[in-house]
Amino acid sequence: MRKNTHACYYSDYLQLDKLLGAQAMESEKHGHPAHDEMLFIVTHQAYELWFKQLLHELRSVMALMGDPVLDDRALATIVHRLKRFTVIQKLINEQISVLETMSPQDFLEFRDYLVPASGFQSVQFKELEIRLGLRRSQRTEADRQFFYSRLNEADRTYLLALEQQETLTCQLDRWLSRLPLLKFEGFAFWEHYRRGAQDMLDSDEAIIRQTFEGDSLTSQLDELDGTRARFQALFDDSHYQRLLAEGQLSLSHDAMMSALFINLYRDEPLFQLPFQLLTSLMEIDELFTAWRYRHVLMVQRMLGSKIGTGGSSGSDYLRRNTEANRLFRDLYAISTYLLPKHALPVLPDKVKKRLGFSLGGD
Ligand code: HEM
Ligand SMILES: N[C@@H](CC(=O)c1ccccc1NC=O)C(=O)O
Repeated sequence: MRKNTHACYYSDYLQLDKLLGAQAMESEKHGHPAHDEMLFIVTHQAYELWFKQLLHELRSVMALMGDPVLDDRALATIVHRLKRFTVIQKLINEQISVLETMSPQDFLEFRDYLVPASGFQSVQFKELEIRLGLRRSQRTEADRQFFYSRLNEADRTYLLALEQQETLTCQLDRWLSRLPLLKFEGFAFWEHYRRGAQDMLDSDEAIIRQTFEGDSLTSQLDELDGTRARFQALFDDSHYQRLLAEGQLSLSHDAMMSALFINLYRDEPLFQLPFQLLTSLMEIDELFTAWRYRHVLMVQRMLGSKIGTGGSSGSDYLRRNTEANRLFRDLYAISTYLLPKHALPVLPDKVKKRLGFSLGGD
């Protein structure tokens, strides 16, 4: 590091003149200052600053994930930064409580001045969605329309270009697909696993038959058939491809099998970091979804069934987006395919050795 030659001063370093001079209240401009508009502006600005930090972490993670040979040190950095990402998410989810100290009536003191601005013009929020892997085809019709009609030309062009770039979900798929986990010479892992799965489903069926009768029995057995079919897709590529085409899954078949393998044998030393990576991504999705739900509840409290300043139906629109805009759905699907540890095929010593560390020597 080069020696510091000029005295660094707190407010210059943080450019506080710009930061603290950027709270211009619309209500004041209109000659009717509304006390709570300051809270509204500061809360949104704090969100945008944290979005900036989240994007900083995400871009750096994606620069590392894009490497065709990802070594364990890079993986450790990725996991560390994604962990930080989730801690920030928890913090900003809690910020909603602060804004909720504004009463719905006090909001009305300045709300009309904001039309037609709205949160869906937050480019950083959309950028996070897109980079993480939210596809345009997945968005609700209304979300898709507003995306194009409510943004200015520069923002729209920026986000459209971003949609053409690689996403974290694509990178995850490529990384999982190239892991050499599925090829063990002389060890038919998936054959063993398939038998284990069969035994588990047969045992589930026996329990259902013992416990239920009549219509309940029929509907429980139907549900179980659905689960059997989902297992079938794991072993039958054309079935799997059909689910992909229908949009029920988005991870490629190889990637799904690797992710499953990591989850099944997450105690193996070599899988510690890959397992943490998959877990962090699920947590990111959960925390995003939790924010969306909190936001919907706040919107209901503030607006009842009024339409939004941006022209959407308000809380109904946001509730629909909450379920549509899930990010790593397939990682949750893995839980369908988990078997208890005792039912798993025992890995041959040769494979176990490859998956272990040998700090204590061989
Ligand atoms: C009084 C508090 C708030 C109310 C009543 C509110 C209301 C709304 C409404 C009604 C929408 C739908 C678009 C529209 O028609 O206007 C929306 C979208 C959105 N708001 Fe808020 N909002 C509030 C606070 C916040 C805060 C603090 C943030 C943080 C950045 C935020 C971020 C967003 C985002 C990102 C969207 C787009 C979501 C999507 O399209 O899926 N909102 N908000
Ligand atoms: N859409 C909100 C207004 C609102 O919350 C808002 C307005 C301008 C800039 C950001 C906003 N925050 C989130 O949507 C409403 O309909 O009341």
